[in-house]
Amino acid sequence: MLTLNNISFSYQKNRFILKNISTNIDDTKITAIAGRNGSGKTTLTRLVMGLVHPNRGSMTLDDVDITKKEPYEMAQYIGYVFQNPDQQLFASTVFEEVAFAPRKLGCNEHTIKKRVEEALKITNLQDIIWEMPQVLSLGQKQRLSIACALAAKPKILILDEPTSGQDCRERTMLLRLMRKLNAQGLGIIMVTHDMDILAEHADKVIVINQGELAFDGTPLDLFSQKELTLKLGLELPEAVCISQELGLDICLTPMEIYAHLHKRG
Ligand SMILES: Nc1ncnc2c1ncn2[C@@H]1O[C@H](COP(=O)(O)OP(=O)(O)OP(=O)(O)O)[C@@H](O)[C@H]1O
Repeated sequence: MLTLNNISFSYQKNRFILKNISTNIDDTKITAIAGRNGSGKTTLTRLVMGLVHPNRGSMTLDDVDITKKEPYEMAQYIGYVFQNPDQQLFASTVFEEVAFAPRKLGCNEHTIKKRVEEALKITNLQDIIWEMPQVLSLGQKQRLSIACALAAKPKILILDEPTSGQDCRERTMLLRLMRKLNAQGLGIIMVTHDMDILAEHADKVIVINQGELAFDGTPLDLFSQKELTLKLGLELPEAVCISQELGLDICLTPMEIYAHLHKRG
């Protein structure tokens, strides 16, 4: 369990970007962080990664205090995949890119090779092990960034806008990968503006509004409160709108709509 206790943070003196955030994030589930542009979502994930430290409050992961931990210490607990993968790819081959974290963690060559092969297999990149990361497609780069994070064997993976800019095929592949990793026990935290993805895949949603925790619950709880959803700058997912138009109970996915209609006959 990742626990945030009353976290406040400012980049500049007296301008708090995050204010008194308290929440529990189950590291076996998929948690989405949503909110308007500039509300503080990425900053929250940067705090969890140790890239910045809170001015007030504390954070624990499985009861270990991680409030002051540095990024290199956090890498073995939490993997981070940037919105723009070019920000984190710099090696000359895919192999070397994925080997970076286990090498930094002091693994021997046999373990490094094993971890690289495992991470590339699950992300379906095993056939391009000797390619240059810079020449890959956006979707491949995104999956390579995930492979890099996985090679450090984290408990939780943070994905910042994982599907932005991707075509339909890559998007589907990435979401399937996310579900597969979660089913294998990896906790997922995703920052997303895509309410359809959030509705379909998240177990829990945290909404940040002007640096404050404005909602903490399930997607169904959130989207059942239409006024609140819109007030927080979020759109209603397609499936929610369609189910309302059809006079059904709120559905979060097209499959749920289909099941309700089938039941109704
Ligand atoms: N390095 C920084 N120095 C100063 N202010 C920053 C820095 N990074 C972000 N901010 C400010 O902090 C606030 C929150 O930014 P953050 O990137 O966390 O928001 P966000 O919710 O992730 O936004 P988006 O959805 O646009 O990615 C914004 O006002 C932003 O300008």
